[in-house]
This record gives sequence, C-alpha cells and structure tokens, in this order.
Amino acid sequence: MPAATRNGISARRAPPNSRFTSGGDALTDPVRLEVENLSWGPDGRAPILSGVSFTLAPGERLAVVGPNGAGKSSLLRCLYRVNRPTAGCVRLDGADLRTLKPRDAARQVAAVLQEAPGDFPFTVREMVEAGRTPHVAGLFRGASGEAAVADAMNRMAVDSLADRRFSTLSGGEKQRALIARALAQEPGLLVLDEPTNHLDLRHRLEAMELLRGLDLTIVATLHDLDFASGVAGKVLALAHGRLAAFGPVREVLTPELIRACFDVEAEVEPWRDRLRFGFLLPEGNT
Ligand SMILES: Nc1ncnc2c1ncn2[C@@H]1O[C@H](COP(=O)(O)OP(=O)(O)OP(=O)(O)O)[C@@H](O)[C@H]1O
Repeated sequence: MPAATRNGISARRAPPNSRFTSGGDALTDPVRLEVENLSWGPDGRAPILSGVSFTLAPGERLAVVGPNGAGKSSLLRCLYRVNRPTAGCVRLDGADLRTLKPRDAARQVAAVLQEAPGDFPFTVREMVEAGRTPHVAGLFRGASGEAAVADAMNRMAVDSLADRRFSTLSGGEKQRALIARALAQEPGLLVLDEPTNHLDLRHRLEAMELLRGLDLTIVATLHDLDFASGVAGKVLALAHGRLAAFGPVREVLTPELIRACFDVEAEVEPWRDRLRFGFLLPEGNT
C-alpha cells in the first residue's frame, strides 16, 4: 500500500490492470469550477473570448473542443491566471480566482501546457519535484511531498527516467513528465492543453485511464474527439471565441455540431463506453 497523498494522485477510482494504478486515500477535494460570462482579449484588441459561461461540479471532467484559433488555449490561460479576464470571472469553490494569493491559486490549479520548456537544465525527478513548490515552506519538502513525487512519477511511467535530463527526452516522455509534475502538485483543478500531443497509442489509452481515475476536476483541450469522448463527462465546443455548445458528451458531439464547428461531415457511433468517429470533407471540397 503506497503512502497516502493529499489528493487524487492516489486515485480512488484508479483503473485495474493499469501501469498507473496505485491505490491510497485522496485527501484534497476536487474543486467546483464556475466560469461566468468570461471575456478576454489582448490589450486594445478585439475580444478573443466572449461571454463564456459554464459550471463543473467537483470531480467532473471537461473536454474543450473547437477548430484552430477558436480560443481554447486562451480559455485555459484564464483558468490558470495567465490571462486576466476583461469581463466576467472564474470561481474555484466560490472564490474569485483573481482574489486568491498566487501560492493559494498554485495549490489549487495545475497546468500541463503545450509549450514544454526547451533546454530545461534539470533531471526528470527535479522537474517533477518542482510541482511541490506551492506546498513547500523554505527548503522543507516533507515525507508526504516525497510520496507525492514518487507516486506521480510511477503513475506516468517516468520513474525509470528519473535521472535523465528533461531536455534529452522524447516528445512523449516529456509530456508524461509534465503530467507527473502537475500530479505531484496535488491540485483540485487540473488543466491540460492537448495532453495527447506526442503520446503513442498505448500511452494515449493509459493517459485516458489515468485521467478517468483521478478524483480531480479536469479541463482539457482536445483535438482528438475519440479521446475526448473517452475521458470526459462533458464537452464544451468553442467557435470564434464563443460557446457553441456545452453538455454531456453524447449530446454535444453530434454530426450537426461537428459540421457547424469544424466544417466537416462526421459519422458518430457509440462504441463501448465512448464514441467512434469518421470524418469527411463536405461535398464540393473533395
Ligand atoms: N496574446 C495574444 N495576442 C494576440 N492574439 C492572440 C493572443 N493569444 C491568442 N491570440 C489569438 O487568439 C486566437 C485564439 O488563440 P488560441 O490559442 O486560444 O486558439 P486555440 O483554439 O487554442 O487554437 P489551436 O487549436 O490552434 O491551438 C488565435 O487567432 C490567436 O492568434
């Protein structure tokens, strides 16, 4: 039995037969996320996000989908405080994100971004340990922090890479190390920008099981709709910075919505506990 960690790293719903299964107690609660009438745009420019509203109950998982340039990453940046909303607000358990102290916000929200640091001069273990920073007082890391780091590395299968320099890893290995760092942070909200980038088929499926097994509120941008339907309970579709649809996966990911948002024809069919898709360019485009 591994040491208990403070939240969903030792997932209560971790899947069986998984590389990432570790058991244990989850002690930090996932957050309730409310996004209300959110707008954002760069200084002096037209808004990129306009009037986006949605609510996630604690522990819900949301896939944010939409075409290139729809505003998905901009929305995520509002959730981890890089973008300051120009109107509306983001609330975590009822508290306006802007009113939280940076360290408190960092304890609550962990982000895995597309832009991996380039020549990061540290090892994988040091990289994952950096996830503990919001919890560390001075140089004291503490036993629970070490357990969280070890557990996160084990769950993302990067423990065998612990002493490698991060910059020497493959794209998929880097992605897994970055997710491990976010898990070591033990947040209540996990935000991921295209987490399947660089992951091979096997690691995609393992990442899907991992995310489903975490007792965290999760928001992930995803171009892979198969993955989205497997990992998320709800989907938010963005088009031109506005909310095109929000709701349960099977109500949102319909051929009509996909045509309207992506300008492609789609066939959608239920498959096991998720959806399967086939796509074609509309007639006249082939
Ligand atoms: N700081 C910024 N200054 C100017 N334009 C920006 C800024 N941030 C984002 N944009 C623009 O806003 C639009 C939305 O960008 P965003 O990265 O949010 O889209 P996305 O849906 O994540 O796209 P993709 O699927 O291609 O990753 C794009 O046209 C982008 O160029």
